[in-house]
Amino acid sequence: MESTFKEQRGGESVLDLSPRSAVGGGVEDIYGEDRATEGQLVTPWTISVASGYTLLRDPHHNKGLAFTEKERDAHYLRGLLPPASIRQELQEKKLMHSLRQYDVPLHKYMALTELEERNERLFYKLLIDNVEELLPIVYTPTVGEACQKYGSIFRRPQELHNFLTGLSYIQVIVVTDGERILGLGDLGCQGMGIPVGKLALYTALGGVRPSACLPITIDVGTNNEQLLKDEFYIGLRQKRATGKEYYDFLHEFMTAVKQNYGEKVLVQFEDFANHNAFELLAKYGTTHLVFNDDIQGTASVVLAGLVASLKLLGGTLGDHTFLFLGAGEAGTGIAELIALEMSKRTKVPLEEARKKIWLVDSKGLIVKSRKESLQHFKKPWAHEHEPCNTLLDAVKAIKPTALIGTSGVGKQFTKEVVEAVASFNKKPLIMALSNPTSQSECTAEEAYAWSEGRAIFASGSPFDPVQYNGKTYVPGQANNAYIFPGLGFGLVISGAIRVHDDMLLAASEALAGQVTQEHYYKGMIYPPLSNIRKISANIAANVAAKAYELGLATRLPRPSDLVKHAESCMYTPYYRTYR
Ligand SMILES: NC(=O)C1=CN([C@@H]2O[C@H](COP(=O)(O)OP(=O)(O)OC[C@H]3O[C@@H](n4cnc5c(N)ncnc54)[C@H](OP(=O)(O)O)[C@@H]3O)[C@@H](O)[C@H]2O)C=CC1
Ligand SMILES: CC(=O)C(=O)O
Ligand SMILES: [Mg+2]
Repeated sequence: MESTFKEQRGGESVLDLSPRSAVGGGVEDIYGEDRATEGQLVTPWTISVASGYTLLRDPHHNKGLAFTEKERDAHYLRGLLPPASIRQELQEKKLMHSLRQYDVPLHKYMALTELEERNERLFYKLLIDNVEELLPIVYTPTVGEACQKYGSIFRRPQELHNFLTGLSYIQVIVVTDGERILGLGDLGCQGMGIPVGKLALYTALGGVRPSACLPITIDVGTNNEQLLKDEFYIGLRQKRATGKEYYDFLHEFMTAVKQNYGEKVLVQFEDFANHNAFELLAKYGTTHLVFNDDIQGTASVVLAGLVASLKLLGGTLGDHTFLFLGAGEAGTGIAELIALEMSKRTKVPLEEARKKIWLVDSKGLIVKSRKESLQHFKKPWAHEHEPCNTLLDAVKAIKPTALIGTSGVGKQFTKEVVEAVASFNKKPLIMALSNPTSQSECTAEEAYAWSEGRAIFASGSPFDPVQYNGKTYVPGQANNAYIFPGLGFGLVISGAIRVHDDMLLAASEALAGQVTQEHYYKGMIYPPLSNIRKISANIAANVAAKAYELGLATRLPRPSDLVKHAESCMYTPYYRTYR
């Protein structure tokens, strides 16, 4: 049954009205929609949406038991709902209570997915209000297990809704080809859990409307034999397309993206294997608004943590020596941004700054004399040195002040390795960035115990606070989730047309700036995730400011107070009143 009804604005900007037939006194805004000017109430909109049974099945508009008596009358809901009418807060309380009854994280993931498919605003209300509790479910580590089992738990493609109805309103696409899903390898089409999870964070953490987000998996096959044999596998049963066939297809995709959504849609490349990731970023970085989260987002979040840690360690970035385990997207991406920041701050040439940074790959320390040819992204890191075959040998030879794990392989920071780093540093900085938890280079407990409580520790997947010798240590989560939602939102609100390295530095600076004395006192180098919306607004504002400064912004004129502007543009999950 179809009916016409009016939605009334609450205190929030009207962000997800799509029909152009809307009537009201709004002005054209950054979303290409009619929207009220700040603080002004306008005539409510009239939009056509389904009602009755169909309304209850529409996750964008369904409110479940929160429909008021008036709404039940106006929208043919009588007889379709039990009599009780409750507030969103009570729905949230009930759902959090039932979620907490599940012992298995994957069951929580499935319950949350079901909620998202049933009542989108309630899903985001839960996620925003309980971010520290629910992030490990919708994101790492549980999302990794969800991808591995996607074939068994897959129910329906919720993302199709945005594809079919939101065509011209898409602002952010997260795309993967599933070849390097976290540290879990090639999961083919089942990598879809990652774009879906990242976009949930774009909305909950960064404030991008859910209807403006589009997750995409480019299924070119998989080389994962186990999946190819799995009767529940949902993707194409073929080996990966490579070479010209692969690049032609990707080009077709990137061309179609621009044709359909314009040049201001952000395409975030996620979890591609490094033999494609660097090339795609370089190729489309000059023609599209693209961002590689694993190379660039990770770099920005780690640099923020390093800059913040200087408050605890003293000195400057240039006083440090960095050793990475893993020289792929994350490792070399971070290394390059550290070198860029060092060279900008101290005016030393980039090549000089790079000499403070060393990387170990699966063959040992990367050195000039290595016989085998190096992939292009490793070449800047091949310094003069004797070969070292193991991480422990490299640690002893290089004597790093900071040890950073980006190998995708768990348990590589052994007791001997951590003890060695701790032996020549008063406060060793240890980052175990590989995801999910099973792939973490070491646990928080190990880092603190093996360094006798002296380590400053952060990890890609979350660890609980650790008690050691009567003291509580709070490990940080060095994950690009701190950066990409705010960075992407900054690009959206400024209408940026390209991503520039200076924007990564701007995002990093904004994040580091949110770490306060109170956090340092607890040994933290990242602010708590419970503040993430405020953090994201600050990141978005700094990134947008950089976009305006570089002449890459198209939303003119530039708002004077960008933090306020970012906050006022953020999606909020409160129900609207329908009348
Ligand atoms: N915390 C965060 O925000 C992020 C975390 N990550 C995590 O980082 C990990 C790596 O991702 P990414 O850089 O994209 O992956 P890549 O595949 O691009 O790089 C992996 C690197 O690790 C090296 N490596 C693999 N095994 C070993 C080993 N046993 N000893 C030493 N080096 C080894 C590889 O060596 P070789 O080159 O010789 O093959 C390669 O250089 C993943 O687990 C991912 O989840 C990624 C992005 C963000
Ligand atoms: C966090 C992330 O992007 C990764 O592990 O790939
Ligand atoms: Mg990733």
